Amino acid sequence: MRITLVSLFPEMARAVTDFGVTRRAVENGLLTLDTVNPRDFTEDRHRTVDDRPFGGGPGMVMKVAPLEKALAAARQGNPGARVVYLSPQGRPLTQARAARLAATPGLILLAGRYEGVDERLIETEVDEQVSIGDYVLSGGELPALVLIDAVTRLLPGVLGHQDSAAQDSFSGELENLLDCPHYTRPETYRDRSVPEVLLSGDHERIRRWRLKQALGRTWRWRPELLEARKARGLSQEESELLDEYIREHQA
Ligand SMILES: CN1CCN(C(=O)c2nonc2N)CC1
Repeated sequence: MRITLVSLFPEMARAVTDFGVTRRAVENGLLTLDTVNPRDFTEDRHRTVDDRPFGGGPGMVMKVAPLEKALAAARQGNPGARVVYLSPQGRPLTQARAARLAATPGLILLAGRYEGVDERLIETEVDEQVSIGDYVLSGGELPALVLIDAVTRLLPGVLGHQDSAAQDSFSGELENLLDCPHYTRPETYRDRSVPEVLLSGDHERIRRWRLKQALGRTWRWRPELLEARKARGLSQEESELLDEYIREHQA
């Protein structure tokens, strides 16, 4: 998959290309991440990309012309790509949305700075807006990097069988549930032992325990996610495991 990051700070892409799972995806040719800097498409000697907002008020607004030219260059290198603008006005990034974006042939991620980009650029060039949460950041680069990470993990071949995305929170059997607890050696740490079931070697018992923990933790800490999952219907097993957890943890 080819992703093009349009940003005034293209070096920030190193957070994806130089570390971990996403670095391996790039090395294995599963992900290509290009960058385009709107400042390279300015025509004045100050390489101006922003200007004061019409109507007054604080801050600056990114000018249309450099962005339009940068996006044209991005499209040339990533034909047919979907243009996504990272913004608090966007629809929330969810696992389902990441999966849908992972299925597109390519993405062009527009990372704004200052107060944002001229609305006319959004109207004429942007296919969809995505938000990573209801808070205000200094720019769209970190949201873009979050999106790239979430999408890349879902590309075929990126995750080995041992850390399959299907066992992540919000995926597969644990779809839209919080993750179960994880443990590794030593078996006892400061008198706290690993749950016996995880040492049993009984994979069916372990699967049920993990599903029960995921359901129960979602009930405790993100009830709205559980309600959404219930609306899609819990299996008989899931209902029984959740009831068991609630009985064990009711105050
Ligand atoms: C102009 N710039 C303002 C700050 N910004 C965000 O706060 C943001 N983006 O995606 N989710 C978010 N939250 C990106 C765009």
